Amino acid sequence: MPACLLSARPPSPVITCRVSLGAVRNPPPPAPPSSLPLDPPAANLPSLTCALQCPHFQSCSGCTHEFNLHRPIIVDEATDFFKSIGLLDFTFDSCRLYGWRCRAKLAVRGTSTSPLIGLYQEGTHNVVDIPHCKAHHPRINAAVELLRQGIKELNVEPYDEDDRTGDLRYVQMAVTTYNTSLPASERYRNGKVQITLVWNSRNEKSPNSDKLESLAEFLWRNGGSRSREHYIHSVWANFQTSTNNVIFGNRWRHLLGETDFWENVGGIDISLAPSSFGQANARAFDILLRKLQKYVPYGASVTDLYAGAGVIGLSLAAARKCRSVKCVEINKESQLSFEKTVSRLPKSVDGNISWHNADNSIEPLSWLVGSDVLVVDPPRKGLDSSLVHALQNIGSAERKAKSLSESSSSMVKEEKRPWILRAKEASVQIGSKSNSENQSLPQTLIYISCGWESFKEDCKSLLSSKAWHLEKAHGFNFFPGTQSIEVLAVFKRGQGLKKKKLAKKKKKNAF
Ligand SMILES: C[S@@+](CC[C@H](N)C(=O)[O-])C[C@H]1O[C@@H](n2cnc3c(N)ncnc32)[C@H](O)[C@@H]1O
Repeated sequence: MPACLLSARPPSPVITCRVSLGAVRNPPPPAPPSSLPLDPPAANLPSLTCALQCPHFQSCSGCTHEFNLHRPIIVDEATDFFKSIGLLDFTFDSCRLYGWRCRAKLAVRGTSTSPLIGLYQEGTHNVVDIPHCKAHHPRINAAVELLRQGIKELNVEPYDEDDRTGDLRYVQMAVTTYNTSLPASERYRNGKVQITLVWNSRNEKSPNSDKLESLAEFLWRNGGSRSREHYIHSVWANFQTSTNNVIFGNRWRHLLGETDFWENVGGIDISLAPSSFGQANARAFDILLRKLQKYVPYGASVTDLYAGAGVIGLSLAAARKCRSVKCVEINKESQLSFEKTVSRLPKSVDGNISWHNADNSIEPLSWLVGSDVLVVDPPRKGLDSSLVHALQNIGSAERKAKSLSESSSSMVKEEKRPWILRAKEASVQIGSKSNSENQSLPQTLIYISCGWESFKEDCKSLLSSKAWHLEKAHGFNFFPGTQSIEVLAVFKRGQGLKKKKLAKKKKKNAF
């Protein structure tokens, strides 16, 4: 994953501003906060009560907007865009406004006596400390302070990008808010943090690995299961020596604490290893999933592209009793999380479920054969152009596939059919194999987007092909303090009744 993810804003002039934490030497380990900042009541939110009021706003690149957190300005633009293409009922759900970020990747720079743990300043590689970040779940802030203390006490050297020296390059903090031994109302604020230390060495046998072990033990001693306040879930290491901007290397090691990290979203328990993609705003994602489920008919066959650990597909398998769910993901590290999540699905889920480690931009149609519903959740840059092209031409592809199967039946060699070749790629199959003789292609496309600009382009491309029309669109406040929203858009095949009626009317008026 590119390091530029650590900076949320486009480049702009450098303002040097580093928040210093004061020069207190070895104070006692910080106690985690016991309460979250309160969100204002959801109804009638006046803009000032929805102000960020964060001391890091000027210097940190994470948030771009201080006011009206409950309704980013981009919602107006989105409403206008959807109106312009004939959709008048775009809705927007606001969720938790503070302490919403349950996943953060932070750079570690500075020196062992004065470490900086935070995000890059806009357009630079200067790291800004953000100890009082309002977006972070408070336990992320507490874990960052504990880490800072460990770095100082154990003389851990933060990474130096110019010299490529030092021990600790980045840290990933992920919070699980799912602890069934607590009443539901207390679970969120009592979340526990899975810490991944991105260590500047090839593996655990490198000369600086003693320090890694000591740092992990320090974190566990002060925040683990035997400490006064247990708020660290586990400590992991990732080994990275590359000179490029990629945050993680390929080698992951569990060091201390629990190995399994569970969360509950979309009605199912999901397992997330530190190496697999996880949504930053877990509660907002839950709201989105519950809305999404309503657009999938019971018993449908679903393909989930850009699937990560298959969270969307598996939540549909459980909620809509899907006949089959096929998940496709390029990151092989997500497979284990997928398998663990499957192990906790309710017994009533008995469809064919599979997860494939593949690049879905190569022969994308081959993944769609036999599915009623296609779900796509691409990275911020949007859909791969080969997939857009395939979706634009889905009608003719379907006709071709049907005529091919009618004319050939047993004559066609299996190997020539791409979906049969595909089944041989690295994959996990639960239940019996799906019926590869079903030649139909999806009638419904559900697009989940975290990149508004790329979504608009993809949406226009799909509509201009006349292969799809837009039926519904919803926005979600996934990233309060920024101008990003998550969009859930439901497309159906063909031009739609409204467009057809309009075309007929125009034709009639022409005579
Ligand atoms: C926004 S995440 C969504 C993950 C998942 N749907 C979830 O909500 O947990 C996008 C995912 O697409 C994957 N990805 C990116 N390009 C891909 C490609 N060409 N083929 C398959 N997966 C891809 C990334 O590795 C990442 O896991």
